Amino acid sequence: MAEVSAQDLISQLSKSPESHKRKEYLHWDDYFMATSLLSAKRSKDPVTQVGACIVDSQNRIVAIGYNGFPRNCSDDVFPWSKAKKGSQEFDPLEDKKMYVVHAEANAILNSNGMSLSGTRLYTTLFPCNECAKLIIQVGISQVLYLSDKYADKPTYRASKRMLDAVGVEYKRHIPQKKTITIDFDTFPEEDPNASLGLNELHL
Ligand SMILES: Nc1ccn([C@H]2C[C@H](O)[C@@H](COP(=O)(O)O)O2)c(=O)n1
Repeated sequence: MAEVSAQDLISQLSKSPESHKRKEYLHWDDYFMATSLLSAKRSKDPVTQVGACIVDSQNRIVAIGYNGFPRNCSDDVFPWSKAKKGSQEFDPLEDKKMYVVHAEANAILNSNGMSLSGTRLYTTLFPCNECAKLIIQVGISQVLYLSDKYADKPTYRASKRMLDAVGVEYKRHIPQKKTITIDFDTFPEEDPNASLGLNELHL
């Protein structure tokens, strides 16, 4: 068996993956957008699930939200459908847009009244005009979004008009990582001591 000098051992150890900074860590913008995407998973909207996350200048998440009905307005009672104009059974009161609180508005409301001045908002869908009003009023200074699928609609054009007028920056987030997998099975199910019965020992 070849002998390994102490010096060799030290240099080998210093080359092991555990001795270096991990390279696959999430960058801030991906991290916050992924947080918004995770939040969107809470939405009951069958068509579009939106998530939003507000972050302060020190990269601390100060609030998150997703689109849903106001508290205590039951998801099983209020409509998740869109009323079709022109159809015989058209009933504007049976349209989700009358009731849904948008993800961005929920995130702002979830901040519990703390100052949002100078914060960044990460949202999976570009904010509408109503949310743009709130964004401006609370002093959010930057909006990062993933999708702008309704860009041609007047409400989204009005939103950009307001954001442009007051200098709130907005930009599409281009993820550095294509996929982020969350697999609960990759984590140990239980405390390793449990299998040894050590948890039952009261020493
Ligand atoms: N920036 C946005 C835009 C829309 N939402 C919500 C409102 C609805 O629940 C849903 C859009 O439904 P669709 O018209 O695609 O059937 O997304 C939001 O939270 N934030």
